[in-house]
Amino acid sequence: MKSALSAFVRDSGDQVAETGAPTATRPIPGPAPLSLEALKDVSVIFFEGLHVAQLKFSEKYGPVCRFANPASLNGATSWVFINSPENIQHVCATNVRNYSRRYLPDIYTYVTHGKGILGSQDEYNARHRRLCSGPFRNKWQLQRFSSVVVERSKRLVDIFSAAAAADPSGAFTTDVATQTQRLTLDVVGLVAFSHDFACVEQVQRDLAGATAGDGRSGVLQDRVLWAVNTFGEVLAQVFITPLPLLKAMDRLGAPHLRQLGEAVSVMRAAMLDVIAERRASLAAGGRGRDDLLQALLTATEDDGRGLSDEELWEDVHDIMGAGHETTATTTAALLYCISAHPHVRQRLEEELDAVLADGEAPTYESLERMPYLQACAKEVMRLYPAIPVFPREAARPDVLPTGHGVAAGDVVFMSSYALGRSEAVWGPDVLEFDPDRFSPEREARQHRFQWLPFGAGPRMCLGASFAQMSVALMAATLLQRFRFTPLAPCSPLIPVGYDITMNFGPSGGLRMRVAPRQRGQQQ
Ligand code: HEM
Repeated sequence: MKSALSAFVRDSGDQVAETGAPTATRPIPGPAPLSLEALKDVSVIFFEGLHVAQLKFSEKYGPVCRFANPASLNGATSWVFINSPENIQHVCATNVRNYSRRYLPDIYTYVTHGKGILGSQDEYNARHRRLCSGPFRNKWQLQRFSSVVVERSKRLVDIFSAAAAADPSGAFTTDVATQTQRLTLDVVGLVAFSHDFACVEQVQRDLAGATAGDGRSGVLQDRVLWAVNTFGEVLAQVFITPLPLLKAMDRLGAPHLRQLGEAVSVMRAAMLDVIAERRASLAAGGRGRDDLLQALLTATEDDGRGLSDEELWEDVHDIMGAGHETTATTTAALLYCISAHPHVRQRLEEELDAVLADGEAPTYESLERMPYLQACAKEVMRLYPAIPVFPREAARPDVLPTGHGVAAGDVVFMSSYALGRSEAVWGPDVLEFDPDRFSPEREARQHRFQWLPFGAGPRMCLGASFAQMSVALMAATLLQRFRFTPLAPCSPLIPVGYDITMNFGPSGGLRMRVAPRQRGQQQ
């Protein structure tokens, strides 16, 4: 039977099939090593980001281009940028064995010691994925998690309703990106280890003009919250800085490595306490919880091996890190795009009102009856994928379907952002927000590897189904009760930037006016 989310997730994951590679070889275009052209091109990466660079490179050189790396920086022979569904299919599915390793920045390997899900490779990664992905694929577990998402979203609705009622105009203005961050951190804490960060409560204080604490109190909730935020912020600042430079900066007093170390030890200590408590409770015959930690504590492989405490905290931490900002920014972008396109909003409100009775909350099952909402979410992720690039390392020489040769040691960059904004793939109206691109008929004509906000292959996002369900449920719960209006001037495209995940530029948010809406309300 098709699950409620089967319409969301495309079959681009975990395939390991090897077929004969094409033999014809063409040189890959790109600037001459150390030339002025190469310098100009590479400066785009530094000034505009890897995601924009990849799009510009594909417009300039075509679907494949190569940058030689004469100094073999980070051990790579060359950087190869590919931007066509056919070549991506080759790398992520057809000849995936040659590209099974994710290329990781120095700092990430340094901080994770090659452990956890995100920072590991090969068998270690495969084993941890096997154990951790279960709860995010299992329908029963997803249904349980969906109640957490809706319960938290309804709490946010209550706080928004109170803020609107308290304002003489009947509406209020807020940074929706910050509020969705709080919502998803609560959800991910509850789903991962039944821990309530109660960040949504901060929304109430925020709208009443109170400031947040610095999070350094002794309370577990505050310590972990401080550590999660510090870890993400500092890592983002130094993500592409080579490690030797960072170590030299550290000796000169730069705070990054020290702050990262402090955040990791706070998270580790807090999580190890939670794990010890949970093991003790289980040993004493306690009932246990329906969360990821519980699933991992009891999960074993065929050989009876389970995860050690160290492995457990690293995996739970990675899932929280990978899951919270990504889901939050996607939801905020979705609310913005829907609100900036009144005809889309009208259709979506009609769908919500037709599927949900007055006061009825959306559920895992009811999402299946909201194809337009699903199409809107997909269209947002085409234009604004929360993680824009997914790189792999080539183990051996290979030939891409376009006939271009890849060398052993090349880093192959694929980008959901560049792919989603490729005119060659989506047509001349590529920058228009048009959810009808994902109508069943039009979607059926698309290449399986042309919409990849969750990456593809054995390192594909393991929370993809959960993430899509969460984004849709949060948006449905909020849009059922409110109309969001972007503040003028409202640009059709959101200016996004990326550190590790998407952000909304220097202004740091997506400010919108929030007003209660009635069922059946016209534009
Ligand atoms: C809209 C939200 C999300 C987006 C757009 C997203 C996207 C991605 C992408 C692009 C990758 C890299 C894939 C690749 O290299 O092929 C990734 C990895 C990952 N994601 Fe997500 N993600 C989201 C939410 C989540 C959630 C909610 C969770 C957990 C519940 C999660 C857990 C992970 C993990 C653990 C990895 C690392 C997998 C590995 O290294 O093997 N993600 N995600």
